[in-house]
Amino acid sequence: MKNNEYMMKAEHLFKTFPGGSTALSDVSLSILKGECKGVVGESGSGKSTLAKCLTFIEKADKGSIIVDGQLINPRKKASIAQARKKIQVVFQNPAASFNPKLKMLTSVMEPLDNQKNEVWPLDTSQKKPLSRRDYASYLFDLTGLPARYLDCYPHELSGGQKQRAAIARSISTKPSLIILDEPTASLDVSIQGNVLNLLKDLQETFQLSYLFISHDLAAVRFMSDSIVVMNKGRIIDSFNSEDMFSEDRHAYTKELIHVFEA
Ligand SMILES: Nc1ncnc2c1ncn2[C@@H]1O[C@H](COP(=O)(O)OP(=O)(O)OP(=O)(O)O)[C@@H](O)[C@H]1O
Repeated sequence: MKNNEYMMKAEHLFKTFPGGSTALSDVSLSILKGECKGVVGESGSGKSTLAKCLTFIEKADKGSIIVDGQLINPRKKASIAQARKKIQVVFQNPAASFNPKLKMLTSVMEPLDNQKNEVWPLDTSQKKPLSRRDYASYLFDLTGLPARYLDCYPHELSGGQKQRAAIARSISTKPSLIILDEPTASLDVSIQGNVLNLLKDLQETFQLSYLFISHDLAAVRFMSDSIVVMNKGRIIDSFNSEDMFSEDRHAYTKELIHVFEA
């Protein structure tokens, strides 16, 4: 489900790393509420840098980012904190996203514990707040994980289960936008589809917006309403998913498709 309101609007982003590597060059991109925007491009094209700038992990050298109607000032901690409440990130490697010394319960609840809010279920079906543990069980249930894994350490879960737990953690704060940076790349091919289906279900249930970054053009097409193609730090093509194979595509996009299909 999507409407015509912007969840995020980034304009004219530039980012050059010390040492001269230009990762983003005049990148503008918008994500509608409830939309999944796909980002494709070969290695080094700037996809992860874009994700980091949109989540304020990296600061863009120039450009503006509007989150849910509010212009974010990257120099003000309060402004960034306000944006971060609405945005979560799921990274490629679920093993690296959990502290090996912490049980899953602690890790999954970490973003919420930092916010110190009462815990209400995402679907507001309950009349009173849940206990911390019940909320974590509820999040695990939403992502298809048995609650007993809350008492496990990350190494006791498979890669796919860890990525489900990372997704559970990402929705814990009731974000409006989730940045998915290659969320299935490190997973067995046999379970990639399950995780994509889970993401689609959650998007529909909670009207989430996604920025979905992937090398996997089939996954991007499956997930996304619209797609941008990056090359050398620039967006060089932008289209609705159903037009991926249209003759109008940029030569570089056609080449990416050709390489992917080979
Ligand atoms: N911290 C950094 N310091 C210096 N250069 C960096 C840094 N992070 C990224 N770069 C450079 O910026 C460019 C874009 O990198 P980025 O990781 O955003 O690409 P990517 O499209 O996400 O690649 P991949 O698909 O391999 O993850 C590359 O030239 C990279 O070497």
